[in-house]
Amino acid sequence: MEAVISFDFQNCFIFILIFLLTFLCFFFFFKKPKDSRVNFDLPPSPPSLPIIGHVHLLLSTLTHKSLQKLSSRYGPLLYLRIFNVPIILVSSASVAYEIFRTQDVNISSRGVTAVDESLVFGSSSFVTAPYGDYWKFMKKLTVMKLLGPQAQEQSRDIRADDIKRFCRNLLDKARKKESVEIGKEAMNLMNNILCKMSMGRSFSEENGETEKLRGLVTESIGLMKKMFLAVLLRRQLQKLGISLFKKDIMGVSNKFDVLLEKVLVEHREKPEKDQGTVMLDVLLAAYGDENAEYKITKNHIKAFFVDLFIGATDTSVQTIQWTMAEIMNNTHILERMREEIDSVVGKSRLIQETDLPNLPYLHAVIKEALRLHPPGPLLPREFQQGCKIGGFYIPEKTTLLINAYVVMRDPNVWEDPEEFKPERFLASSRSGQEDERREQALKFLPFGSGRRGCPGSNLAYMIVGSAIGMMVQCFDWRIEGEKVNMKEAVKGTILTMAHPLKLTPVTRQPPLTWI
Ligand code: HEM
Repeated sequence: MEAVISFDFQNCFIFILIFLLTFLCFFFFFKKPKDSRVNFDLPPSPPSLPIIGHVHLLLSTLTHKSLQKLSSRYGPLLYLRIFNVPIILVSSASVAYEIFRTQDVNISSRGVTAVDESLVFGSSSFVTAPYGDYWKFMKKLTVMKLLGPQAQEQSRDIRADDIKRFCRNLLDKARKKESVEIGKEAMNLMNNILCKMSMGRSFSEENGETEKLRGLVTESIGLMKKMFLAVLLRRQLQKLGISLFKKDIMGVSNKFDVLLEKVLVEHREKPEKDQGTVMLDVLLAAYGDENAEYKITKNHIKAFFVDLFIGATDTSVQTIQWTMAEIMNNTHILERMREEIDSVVGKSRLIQETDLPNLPYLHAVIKEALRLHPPGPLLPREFQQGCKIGGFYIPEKTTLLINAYVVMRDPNVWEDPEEFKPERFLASSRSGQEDERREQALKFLPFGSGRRGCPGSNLAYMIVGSAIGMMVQCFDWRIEGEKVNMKEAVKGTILTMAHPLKLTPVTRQPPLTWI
């Protein structure tokens, strides 16, 4: 008898538990968001799967392409849902234009973070900081000092030295008739430049520091999709005490912390004469300034370096790789670039950053590569307040996803959008019309747009411009096969080449005796 009672009690307990769990799941995941009950028209929503909604689309390998298919079928402004979490998907230049023009402040936050205490896009990060006092302070510091004109001038020699080193390395490969993986070479270049510009040092190859840093950046980028999902579901899961992917995220964050703590200690031990010019000095001065508008912490400094390495390296590396790939597939473009460089720079010295303003065609080629292959194809933001877009109502706290990849191939604003035509950027800059330039900026989104747009675009153009300029000026290039395979892949959230670009450099005549 006792056994029967205890059996019934067990069943009853399990039943109550299942009931409670079902109720909680319904409440947190399937209940419609509050605002959708208001009598406003939400944007159209394409068919979705029961319970999970459109989550399968976001988890697909080439998310920007899956979303492109969806928008070409159902329209440029869509209402998607991940369980019951709403997302607004924007896929045309005109809707993106309307949003950036009318809602810039309203969309100047990226939503909650995946894990607050993480150095990787946690609450100390500049990239994920909400639009508020900390972000405003860091933005000012970034634009005026860290990446400002004076800082760029002071760090010019660092970049020139590393471009020369890159060139010598290619010369060595050319002599040995060896091929190079462009992405790997560009990654070394970017890592060296960023380490020296930000910390005044390079990491040592011998004790494996460089490898460790590279590995951490790759690991973080690999985590981006998981982090995006964790961010989307955070408000719901938090109520259940669940923090999605916390272990993975904190694992990388802790490794960054160890590496950066060592950098801070070693920097403090440097003689005073070697301090004062790099980004770390500027950040330490702000940290020690009692009267600063915002009091930053050591964690803010570490998180800023993590932002910098994740935000600046792979994006620039992929731009170098895609640009070279397009040049290899369009030999007439290579010839025109060479003519321009040879006439402006000549054949007796290496191209320099100061030549770049006189090389508009080189600039146009890089812009065209960024248009067709934006390293960050999807731009995530969050609507802070409810608003109206395209006649539809957007509820507050809705995630915004702008498919920059599709906006930059929108046939309504780009002529022959699928073709690689750098000239399109020459025509518009020559017209010099301020309005046209502004409109151009709003449909050309590789660096995002508005106040949360990329503050590193000028630096990126300088590094990518010098690297591509040097490769075109100094070498002929051989590819395996007829054409470069332009198939896409996505690493984390970064758009990359499915088949990494491998080329063999051949020294151009006359020999580069001046390197
Ligand atoms: C070709 C290279 C690069 C590309 C394609 C790129 C692209 C982007 C994009 C798409 C965003 C988001 C913009 C938005 O939401 O509107 C961004 C943000 C950012 N980028 Fe870049 N970036 C590049 C290079 C750099 C460099 C060299 C740096 C710094 C040295 C940098 C630092 C940042 C920072 C700090 C943010 C966050 C800004 C904020 O949230 O206010 N990026 N970048």
